[in-house]
Amino acid sequence: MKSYFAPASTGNFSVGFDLLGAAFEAVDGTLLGDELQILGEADSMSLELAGRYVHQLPGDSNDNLVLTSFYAFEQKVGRSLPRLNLRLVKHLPVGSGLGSSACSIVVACYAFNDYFGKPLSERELLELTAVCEGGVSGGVHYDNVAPSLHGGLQLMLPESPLLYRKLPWFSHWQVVLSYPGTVLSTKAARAVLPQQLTLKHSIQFAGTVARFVAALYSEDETEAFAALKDVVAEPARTPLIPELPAIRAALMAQGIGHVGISGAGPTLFALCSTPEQAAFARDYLAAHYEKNADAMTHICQLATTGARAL
Ligand SMILES: Nc1ncnc2c1ncn2[C@@H]1O[C@H](COP(=O)(O)OP(=O)(O)OP(=O)(O)O)[C@@H](O)[C@H]1O
Ligand SMILES: N[C@@H](CCO)C(=O)O
Repeated sequence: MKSYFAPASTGNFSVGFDLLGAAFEAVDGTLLGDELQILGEADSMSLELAGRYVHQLPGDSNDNLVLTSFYAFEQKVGRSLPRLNLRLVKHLPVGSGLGSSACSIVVACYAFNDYFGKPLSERELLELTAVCEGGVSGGVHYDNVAPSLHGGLQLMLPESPLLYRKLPWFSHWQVVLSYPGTVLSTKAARAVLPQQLTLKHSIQFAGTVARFVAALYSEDETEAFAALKDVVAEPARTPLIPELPAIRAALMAQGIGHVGISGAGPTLFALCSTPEQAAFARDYLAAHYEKNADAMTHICQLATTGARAL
């Protein structure tokens, strides 16, 4: 048996709609990501399901992204591949803003590529995961698949042959991720977005993302926090997450640098400079944002490694 893992990710990172994304791991060792096991070869494909969030997956395994990713992988490779017995351990909630669909797609495509002797280049693998993700989320975007595949904080470069670049990160930063236990589909959260930005908004968007990236390279933490504003998605999505303004006010009153929507939501993230702030944010979010038994809140650090064999 071979086992593979890919980490959770926060798309947008507030300031970079569809252009920035970061992979995270829980500091207490809880597995925040999906695991795929290749149990062996068989006459036809089969998929067993397990894990905390297995009940949120489609009832029919044929609709599972792991299997659709297999057929997309086979098509991209361009030859018929042996069928596999697979087991997905679903540690990430679906429709959560934690890059759950991207995570399953990434762990699956990474695993197939590794198992079959790397027929796809790194670039082809990333492109395949983005196309698979675009099929479920209502638009091709790389800001979950790139960090889940490669780890770190990633800036997408759609106009460049590089496709993405890993950005610097403050090593003392911790991020508290809080999932309330309710589902918000990425498709639905993309449907409310403005179809056009005014000139003023376009300049603001370019200005804030450039300011954030420049601050990271300049190691200027104050500037980095000041730049973290979402002028594209948050205004349209706040009605879907009405708790955000009050939670942000409460956490920022404690000196916490930023609170934003993780990906398309409903998960929120709090960016903290000290372990004390992170502990406060965790306790506050667990008490004020968790809504049911599916909810979870974790203190996280940047996951510097992405998809991998376990
Ligand atoms: N293995 C899988 N993991 C997650 N979603 C899956 C999987 N297989 C099928 N799906 C379906 O894909 C869709 C994923 O929805 P969506 O993209 O909104 O979730 P998400 O990835 O958690 O969101 P986000 O990108 O905001 O984190 C759902 O309809 C879900 O049923
Ligand atoms: N950039 C995507 C991320 C989805 O997790 C969005 O905000 O729709």
